[in-house]
Amino acid sequence: MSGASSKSLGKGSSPPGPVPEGLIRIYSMRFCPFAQRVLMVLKAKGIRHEIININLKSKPEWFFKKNPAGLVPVLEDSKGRLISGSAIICEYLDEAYPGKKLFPDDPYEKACQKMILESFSKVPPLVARFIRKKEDRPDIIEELRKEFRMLEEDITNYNSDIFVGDAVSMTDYLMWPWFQRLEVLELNECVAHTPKLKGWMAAMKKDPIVSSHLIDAKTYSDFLKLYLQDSPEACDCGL
Ligand SMILES: N[C@@H](CCC(=O)N[C@@H](CSCC(=O)c1ccc([N+](=O)[O-])cc1)C(=O)NCC(=O)O)C(=O)O
Repeated sequence: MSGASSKSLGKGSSPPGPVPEGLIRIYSMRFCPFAQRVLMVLKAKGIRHEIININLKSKPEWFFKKNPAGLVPVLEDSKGRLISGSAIICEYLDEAYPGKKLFPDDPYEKACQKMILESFSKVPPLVARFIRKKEDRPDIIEELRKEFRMLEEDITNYNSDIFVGDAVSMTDYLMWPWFQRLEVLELNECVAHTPKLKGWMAAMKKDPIVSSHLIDAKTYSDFLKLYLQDSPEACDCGL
């Protein structure tokens, strides 16, 4: 039942039991970029966890008790405490667990990383619109180019070390899942005029955690097709 590649639980499934002591549980979906953020942070920090995949096109009734909004990812701990929202979960994990710190300790540097994330925040909805609205694609591509130009400018202005430092940090992990999908969605062209972002993407691909979260282009495009048709088969695509 648990594991990154396990079949999803859907409507009519029995709710999972309590989370065993010393473990945390992530409610996830194999193709979800928000959940991928959390899984990369867990791996980077070496935190023991189990994964329960949720069928987002046929959600289990009990899942709404974990998150009334019905969205993944959700974190649950052995005390039954729940956290939703991928960036909130990632920051919690960074603060609550020892080991490598992914956000900088220095408050100003942390603020700079968060300003970059704020600047990035328009990208996920644009990518979602690109996937959904075939007819508006040229306009969306132009908007994405514009967002990437602004993001590149912010990275330069905030003099952030995320793109030139030797260690991958929180901001890198939080942004990566959408940049990873650019290739599969044939949107790579959008970073052609933003050399810092382009270089960063190439550097990120060499990170062992990033490269352990590969997306097979064919499986992902099969998933998207089924997801857009609201098919209950979408989330288990390729299993
Ligand atoms: N702030 C939240 C957002 C979480 C979120 O939205 N999760 C999606 C799962 S990701 C969905 C996904 O992989 C996808 C695939 C295709 C398309 N598209 O075609 O446009 C869009 C998204 C979801 O649960 N969704 C469940 C639901 O919406 O009921 C956070 O930071 O955690």
